[in-house]
Amino acid sequence: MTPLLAVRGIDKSFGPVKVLHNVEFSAYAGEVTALVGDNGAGKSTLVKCIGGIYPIDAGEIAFDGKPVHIHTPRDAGELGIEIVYQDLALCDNLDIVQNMFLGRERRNGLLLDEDSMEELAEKTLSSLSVRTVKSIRQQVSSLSGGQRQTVAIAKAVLWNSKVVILDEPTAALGVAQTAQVLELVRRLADTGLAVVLISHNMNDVFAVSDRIAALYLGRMAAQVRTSDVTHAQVVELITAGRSGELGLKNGVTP
Ligand SMILES: Nc1ncnc2c1ncn2[C@@H]1O[C@H](COP(=O)(O)OP(=O)(O)OP(=O)(O)O)[C@@H](O)[C@H]1O
Repeated sequence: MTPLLAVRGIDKSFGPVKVLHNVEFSAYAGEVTALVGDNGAGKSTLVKCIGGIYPIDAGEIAFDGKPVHIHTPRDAGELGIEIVYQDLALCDNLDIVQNMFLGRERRNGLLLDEDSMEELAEKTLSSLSVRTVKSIRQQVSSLSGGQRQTVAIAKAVLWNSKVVILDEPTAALGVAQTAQVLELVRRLADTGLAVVLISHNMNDVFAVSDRIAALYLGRMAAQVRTSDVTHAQVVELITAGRSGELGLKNGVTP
């Protein structure tokens, strides 16, 4: 199967410090790929390279099998790559519709086309089976952490995105809200998107991912199918960069 997004041989340094070393990483349509690694392993840096925030020093990114050049977040957006960052970048003083269309408002002549934005926001939320918000005209400040995460994810998929990268979407959530967001993550993949889930939480990773990519000190230690590994092996990959029992071939389960 050709990956929708394939990163090959990426190097990235900040001044004299090399943070990513020859990193390979793939994400597949219809699947959740968990990107795991200890603090400072390079997960955010890799994602920011894919999202056009940091230029890469070497290597290439292929989208749908073709090499692409991503120099800005706009380039990434045009390909259909959306990143939902941990801070979510939602405006508290605006309502759900306003947040979902922020910076990309629909207009009808000089006026904002509120009806069509409302309709599309509603359609997107219901296509994701999001029923937790009372009204899409509710201010984001009145939403719970899980609902905010949901809105941020819906905002990312509103733009015909094909790859959605979620940075620790459950980090600040309680048990019930975590379950809700994980369900949404699964549904995104089931609709055909390639979903990348950055997570430190092994339970989340095993609950929802099809594949796991483990970064260790800026190198890709392994990319494996979730069904081929145990919690303990993944912890070993995260903390030691290898797992003796896996029998990996160039970091990939044969
Ligand atoms: N803008 C920057 N300038 C210099 N060094 C940076 C910069 N951004 C990240 N780094 C360094 O790169 C390394 C990888 O950081 P990164 O944030 O990508 O890791 P991470 O895996 O996302 O960690 P965490 O789980 O803590 O978010 C760290 O050593 C960090 O200090």
